[in-house]
Amino acid sequence: MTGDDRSAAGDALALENIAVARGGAPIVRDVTLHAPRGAVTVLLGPNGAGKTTLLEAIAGVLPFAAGRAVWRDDELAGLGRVARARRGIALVEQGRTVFTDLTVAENVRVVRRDADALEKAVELFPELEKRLDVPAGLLSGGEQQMLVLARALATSPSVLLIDEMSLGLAPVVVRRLLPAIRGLADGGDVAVLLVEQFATLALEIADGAHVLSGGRLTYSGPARTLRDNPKLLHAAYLGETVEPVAVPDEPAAVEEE
Ligand SMILES: Nc1ncnc2c1ncn2[C@@H]1O[C@H](COP(=O)(O)OP(=O)(O)OP(=O)(O)O)[C@@H](O)[C@H]1O
Repeated sequence: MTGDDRSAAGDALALENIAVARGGAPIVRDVTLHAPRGAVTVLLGPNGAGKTTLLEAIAGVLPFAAGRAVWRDDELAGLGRVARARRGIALVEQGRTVFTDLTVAENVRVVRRDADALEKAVELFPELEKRLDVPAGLLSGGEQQMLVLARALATSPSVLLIDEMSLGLAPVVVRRLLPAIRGLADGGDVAVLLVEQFATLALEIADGAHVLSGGRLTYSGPARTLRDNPKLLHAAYLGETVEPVAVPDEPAAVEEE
């Protein structure tokens, strides 16, 4: 089943013509996108484009100014932040927010007491296993981000909104984290909407991609198209509306008789 089919079946977070304002100023305009369950949908764009603003509105931190957002049978506008969290909509906010004085295990247990929450965390990131009794403040930046993701996972999310988890991390660490996100989506239960500054790395693991520039979507389509055509990605970042058609990098070779 393609992402589009899943969306049509209602198995996607669906945003239709969403607008979001901050302090009365319009920041996000007319955003229509579907983030299917079992897929990674990446949201790219330059600084200040409105990516965080959009994720915060989906999570209920900010209200929608216009449009519809639907997850399963629920119109999100009618639900507060807590009600959305209860329905499995989880926001992993920018910046690593672990309880530095608590151990790794305690950080997970604060979210969920059952043993399998810790098991799942270690399954996702085996490197945490040796660190379970270490205060989280002593972990490296990359390990802290693993813990942040493990904690989000412990809430059994159905929609995972991840905002720039790679902030301040080296690309080599991001290369370790992104496949774990892919693995989560492959489990089939979670719709992942990922905001990421390492566009090229994110496009490697994403199914669908959207570029937000100046608060509007300038590209919506397969991640592969942007991965294969950096010029399209660049144009979309600069605010040019780009169609999701595959453009070959090289002209097709003409067969000689
Ligand atoms: N608390 C706030 N109050 C008013 N305006 C804000 C606030 N936070 C952000 N903005 C403005 O909203 C716009 C969009 O910001 P947002 O953080 O959503 O963009 P972004 O695409 O996530 O950028 P970045 O990649 O830098 O995090 C920017 O012009 C920013 O200055």
